[in-house]
Amino acid sequence: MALSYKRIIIKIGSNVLTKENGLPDFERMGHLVEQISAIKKQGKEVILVSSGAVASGKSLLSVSDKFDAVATRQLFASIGQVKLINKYSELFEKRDLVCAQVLVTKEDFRDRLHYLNMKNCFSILLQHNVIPIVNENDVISVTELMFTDNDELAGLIASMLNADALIILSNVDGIYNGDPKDTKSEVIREISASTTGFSSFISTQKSQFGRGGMVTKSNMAHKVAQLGIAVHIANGKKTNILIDVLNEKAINTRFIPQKNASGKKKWLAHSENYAKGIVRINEGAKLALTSSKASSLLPVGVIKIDEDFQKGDIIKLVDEKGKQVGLGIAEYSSDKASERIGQKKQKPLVHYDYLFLNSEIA
Ligand SMILES: Nc1ncnc2c1ncn2[C@@H]1O[C@H](COP(=O)(O)OP(=O)(O)O)[C@@H](O)[C@H]1O
Ligand SMILES: N[C@@H](CCC(=O)OP(=O)(O)O)C(=O)O
Repeated sequence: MALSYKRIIIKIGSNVLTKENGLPDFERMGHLVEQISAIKKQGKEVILVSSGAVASGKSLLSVSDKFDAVATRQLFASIGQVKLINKYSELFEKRDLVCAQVLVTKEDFRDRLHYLNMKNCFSILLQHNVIPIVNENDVISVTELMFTDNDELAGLIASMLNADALIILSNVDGIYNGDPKDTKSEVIREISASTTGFSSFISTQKSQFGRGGMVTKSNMAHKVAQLGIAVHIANGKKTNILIDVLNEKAINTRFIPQKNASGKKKWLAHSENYAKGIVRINEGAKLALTSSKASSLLPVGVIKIDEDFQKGDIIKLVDEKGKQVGLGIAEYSSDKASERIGQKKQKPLVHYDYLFLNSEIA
């Protein structure tokens, strides 16, 4: 039976678009574009997250290894992205489809204004039937500013756009219950919130051109599925893979989606690394926040400000023992919050709509 997803994020990994000799595989790209065009014609919305800039760049220039590795990667990515997007544009144009280039950095997910600007841009592109093609802005994102890999980026885009599904194309059929090269290993077909132990099968081994490996893929997939989005990990090197996944005819690993969370909460769920302040709350506040009744965090439940923040910053809420309870957006600065600690009848420090609790994904 065909899966009834309306909005789909498709992530194409570096190795899917790269031949063994390191050159870009434009034939594979053409076949994927053909399938995406067919999916579009079914009235679905498709957003592509495509790697391949660095690999494309390497095919254009040979650079002596006396140059700095980080700068060389910037060089390859900047020339390669032009080639990559031009090729996509040419291939989609042949099928009467228009695509757009969207280059992002981690910072764009950290700042609520950048985040909303980006979201609005996706919205107008989708309303005009354009296929957004997203990649990390590798020219700016270097070293610690980088996403772990494009799987992390694809997970963030899927949550931001409230997608129904995220399909991750790699060079394996899915997550195996052992070494993927061992013929006795099999693909785990379904992973639900209650499936445990699957991470023990995953080694840190990566494909020739991969960055994060299966570990980031599965961590991200688990989190995204818990936010209500189905995630499939499938083999992008196989003929007709996208169509077959959607028709439930392909071997792949599917992370079953759980309950749904609101857009703001989805954004917050991915924001742990972007938190600026830390607020310690008492047992009563913890109980109120984690109870079934929607509650905002009031200053009366705050014990201490561990790290300062400004209005609008993401703050980490921790319990008396320092264990994280959740993440929220500060309604006012730490200076004001300090003055109100323990006081009754004060404005909430974090409104319920801007609060994401760890227990929501436990
Ligand atoms: N249990 C496992 N099942 C499948 N693949 C695994 C597993 N453990 C490690 N891997 C490795 O993860 C690789 C895919 O991740 P990665 O190299 O990041 O690819 P991509 O470039 O597509 O993001 C596979 O090629 C495989 O070597
Ligand atoms: N942004 C980079 C790819 C980064 C990356 O993480 O790739 P992948 O291993 O496919 O998730 C590029 O376009 O070359």
